[in-house]
Amino acid sequence: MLEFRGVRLALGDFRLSADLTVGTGARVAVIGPSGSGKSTLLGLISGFLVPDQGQVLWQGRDLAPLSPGQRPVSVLFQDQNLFPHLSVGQNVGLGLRPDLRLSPAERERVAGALARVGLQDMADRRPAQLSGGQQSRVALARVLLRARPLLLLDEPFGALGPALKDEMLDLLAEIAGQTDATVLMVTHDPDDARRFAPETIVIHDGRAEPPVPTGPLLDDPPPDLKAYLGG
Ligand SMILES: Nc1ncnc2c1ncn2[C@@H]1O[C@H](COP(=O)(O)OP(=O)(O)OP(=O)(O)O)[C@@H](O)[C@H]1O
Repeated sequence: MLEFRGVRLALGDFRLSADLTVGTGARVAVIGPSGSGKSTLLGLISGFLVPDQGQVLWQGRDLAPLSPGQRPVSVLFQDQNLFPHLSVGQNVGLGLRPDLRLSPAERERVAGALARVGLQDMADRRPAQLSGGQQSRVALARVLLRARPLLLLDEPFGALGPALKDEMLDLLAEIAGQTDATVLMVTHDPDDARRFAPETIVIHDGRAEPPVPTGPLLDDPPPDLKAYLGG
């Protein structure tokens, strides 16, 4: 279980508070207006932001003493965090060893992850030689290999067209299921939330609300959310 216990953070004039829990293995969308604090909430989990008060706990353990690299967390951003000068295989291999000194067994695992996302023939290409959808697959292969218990996504597929985005969300759901990951995904698109996330955290007025079932929330949104969704 992921728990925000009395978390308070101020960034300039901006304030965010969060008291909520997310069950292990849950898939949760994070939605709210621009500037409401969605990325901030993820930053508190990944450790790039530190709460002024309160604690973020994973499986009952306060994450505060752990640096971002030590946390049980993978993060995926819209730009897919691919290194342009490394090959596809090397980009995926970084998920196992940042120094890329991979053993033969680790190389096998990289090949297996690339095959899993349908890129077995592209290991030697550079990211720039791939389509947007293929680049997303490389990023997913790395996530698959890292197999960290918490997966945070910040509008990961925002640059893709609708059909490709749906395909990626389904692949992501499969991978999350396989690795038993707990997933939080920031999105501006309610259809993404419906497709991928049984539960949703709404952030508004400086507060991250506990997750609620996505379908009923979007079918009958509270006034703030309705205004934001344009309904
Ligand atoms: N270092 C900082 N100093 C002051 N204010 C900050 C800082 N970082 C972020 N903010 C403010 O915190 C608020 C929340 O930002 P955040 O990026 O979490 O919003 P968001 O909901 O992810 O927005 P978007 O949907 O536009 O990506 C914003 O109002 C932003 O301007």
